[in-house]
Amino acid sequence: MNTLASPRIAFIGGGNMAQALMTGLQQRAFPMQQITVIDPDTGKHAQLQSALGVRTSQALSAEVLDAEIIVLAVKPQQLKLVAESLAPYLQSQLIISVAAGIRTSDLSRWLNDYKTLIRTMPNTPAQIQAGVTGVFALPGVSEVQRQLTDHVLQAVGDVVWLTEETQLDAVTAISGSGPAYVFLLIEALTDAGVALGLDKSQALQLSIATFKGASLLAAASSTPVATLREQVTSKGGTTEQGLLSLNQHHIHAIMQHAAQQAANRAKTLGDELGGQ
Ligand SMILES: NC(=O)C1=CN([C@@H]2O[C@H](COP(=O)(O)OP(=O)(O)OC[C@H]3O[C@@H](n4cnc5c(N)ncnc54)[C@H](OP(=O)(O)O)[C@@H]3O)[C@@H](O)[C@H]2O)C=CC1
Ligand SMILES: O=C(O)[C@@H]1CCC=N1
Repeated sequence: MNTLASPRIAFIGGGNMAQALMTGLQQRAFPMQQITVIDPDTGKHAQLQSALGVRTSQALSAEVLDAEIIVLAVKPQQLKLVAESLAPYLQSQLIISVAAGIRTSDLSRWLNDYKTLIRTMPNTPAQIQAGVTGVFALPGVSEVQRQLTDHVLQAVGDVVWLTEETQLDAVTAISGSGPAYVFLLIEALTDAGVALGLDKSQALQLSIATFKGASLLAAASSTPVATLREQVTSKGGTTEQGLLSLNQHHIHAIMQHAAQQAANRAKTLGDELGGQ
């Protein structure tokens, strides 16, 4: 089997983000029997096996960790313990962490100074191949391993390689957490539609279609986003009034503050958990 096309992957942690990545890979016809999920919660195993066609294991072992890639997909608070139990099994596997905040220097130390390490920040739209992942690699990662990572992550969306690890906290605040901001805005626009007399289902359909259409247009068009906004805003029309209200309520400051708070939390997670 071609290793670049279908590496063996071990996911440690089979929760939301791991499932989003695996669902995205499944949709791209990735050979799912190449994937093993290690998660102590055996209640999840049957569903992971039947829905995704992956193998499952309750615990780490040399057999399940005999893989080209090991993805660390546990919560940041669980990572130190997991990394320390993983360290004795490491030979040449590429470690990819998706954990928010945790720096490669700390993770590497917990892994007994292992340097074949990539830190990423994906997002859940990966499950429909519409994800975006920020990636930072340590110098110890080979060119072939970088290509392998790029290949796997490209299968579930866009990939942005970073030269500074600190940029990952910003990526976390923008695109890692970002889908939740967008879902909240969809909920808010839907509620506004209901307040104006629409059925909930109609308001939801209109809101989702609007976010989808505007995002697709912004992605497909070479026209600047600000110009696309102006093209909706007829002089003396309706949009002008809606935008006026959003600006009077400081929409830019609201988004900036939200992203800053998320980035601060990523840094705090790194400081507090990394110091262990
Ligand atoms: N959700 C998201 O949108 C994103 C999440 N991330 C990152 O992904 C990571 C996982 O987040 P998320 O998927 O949301 O969290 P979840 O809690 O959904 O998933 C974590 C999984 O790991 C399991 N787990 C706990 N301890 C161990 C262990 N010792 N060995 C193996 N598995 C274990 C948990 O089981 P149990 O529930 O029983 O504890 C759970 O199934 C985090 O570090 C987060 O920062 C990154 C980008 C986006
Ligand atoms: O909320 C979190 O901490 C994770 C990281 C980015 C998205 N979810």
